[in-house]
Amino acid sequence: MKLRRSMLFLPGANAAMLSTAFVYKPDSIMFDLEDAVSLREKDSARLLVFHALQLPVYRETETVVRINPLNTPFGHLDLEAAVRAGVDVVRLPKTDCAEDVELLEREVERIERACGREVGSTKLMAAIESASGVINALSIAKASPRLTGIALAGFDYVMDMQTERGDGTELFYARCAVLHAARAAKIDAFDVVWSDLNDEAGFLKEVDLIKRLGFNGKSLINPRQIELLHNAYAPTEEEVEYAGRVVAAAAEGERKGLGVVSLNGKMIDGPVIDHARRVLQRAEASGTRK
Ligand SMILES: CC(=O)SCCNC(=O)CCNC(=O)[C@H](O)C(C)(C)COP(=O)(O)OP(=O)(O)OC[C@H]1O[C@@H](n2cnc3c(N)ncnc32)[C@H](O)[C@@H]1OP(=O)(O)O
Ligand SMILES: O=C([O-])CC(=O)C(=O)O
Ligand SMILES: [Mg+2]
Repeated sequence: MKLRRSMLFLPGANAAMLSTAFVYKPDSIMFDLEDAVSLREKDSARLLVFHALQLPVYRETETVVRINPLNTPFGHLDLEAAVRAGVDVVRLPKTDCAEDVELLEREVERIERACGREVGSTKLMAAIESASGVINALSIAKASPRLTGIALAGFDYVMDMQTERGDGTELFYARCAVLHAARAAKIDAFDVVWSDLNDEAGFLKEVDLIKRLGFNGKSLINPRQIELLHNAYAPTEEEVEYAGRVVAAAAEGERKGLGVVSLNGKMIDGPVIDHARRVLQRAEASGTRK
C-alpha cells in the first residue's frame, strides 16, 4: 500500500531545503519550479533540482517536480531536466483539459526514449487550478495511464472563481468534483495547501474534513504540517481493534457458510469487511493515532 498523505512542496531555488527535506519523511517531496521560483531564478532552480534528484537520499522518498506549464518559456526545459534526472512524478500545474495531459505525456515519452529511460517509468500528476479544470476533472483524470493522481490547487482556483480562501465553502464543489473524478479514474486525490502556519487548529479542521470526504492527502508547504497530517490520517487503537473483530467475525461467518453476519447487533457484510481490512492495512503502514 503506497501511502500518499503528505506531498511537501519546496522552492526549487532553495539549496538548503533541497538538501535536507528528506529528513522530515513526507510521503512525497515536491521540488517546485513554478510559482515558488522567481523569474530570475528559473534556470538556477532547474539545475539545482536536476542535481538534487540524483542524490542517493532521494531514492528512498517519492520525488515530484512541479514544472512550469508547457506554454511558458520554461516548461519544456523543466520537463527535460526532471525526466532526465529520473524524477518519479511530474506535476503539471494549471491543467485545464485532457489535451494538456496528453501533450505532457507525448513529451515525457519522447524524452524517455531520447535519454534511455524506460518508457512509462515517469508518472504524472495534474493540478487543477481553474473553473475549466474542475469542469473537465474527469477527462483530465482519465487522460493518461501514467497519472497517479490529481490535485486541487486552491489559491489559483479561488482567483479564477473571483473569490478567496475562507471556511472551505468556496472549495466545496471543486473538492467534490476533483475527488469524484479521481475515484472514477481509480487514481489518488490531493487537497489544497494550507498556508497559515500559525493556525494549527484551522489546519487540523481542514484535514479532518478532507479525510472524511475521502482525499488521499494534501499538498503541504512546511515540515511542521507533516506529522500533524500523518497522525490525523492514522486509525485510532479503537478503530484497529474493532476492524480486527470485524475481520474475525467475517472469517467465522465464512466458515459457517453465512453471507452476512452480525457483530454486537451491527450487520457485517462485504463493504464493511473491505473497510475493516483497509483500516488494518493503514495501521500496518502508518501505525495508530497518538
Ligand atoms: C500556492 C503555491 O503555489 S504553494 C507551493 C509553492 N510554495 C512553496 O514551495 C513554499 C514552501 N515553504 C516555504 O518556503 C516555507 O515553509 C515558508 C516560506 C512558507 C515558511 O518559511 P519559514 O517561516 O522559514 O518556516 P519555518 O520557520 O517553519 O522553517 C523551519 C525550518 O524548516 C525548513 N523548511 C521550511 N519549509 C520547508 C519546506 N517546504 N521544505 C523543506 N524544509 C522547509 C526551513 O528551512 C527551516 O530550516 P532551518 O531551521 O534549518 O533554517
Ligand atoms: O498546486 C498547489 O497545491 C498549490 C497551488 O499552486 C495553488 O494553490 O494555486
Ligand atoms: Mg497555483
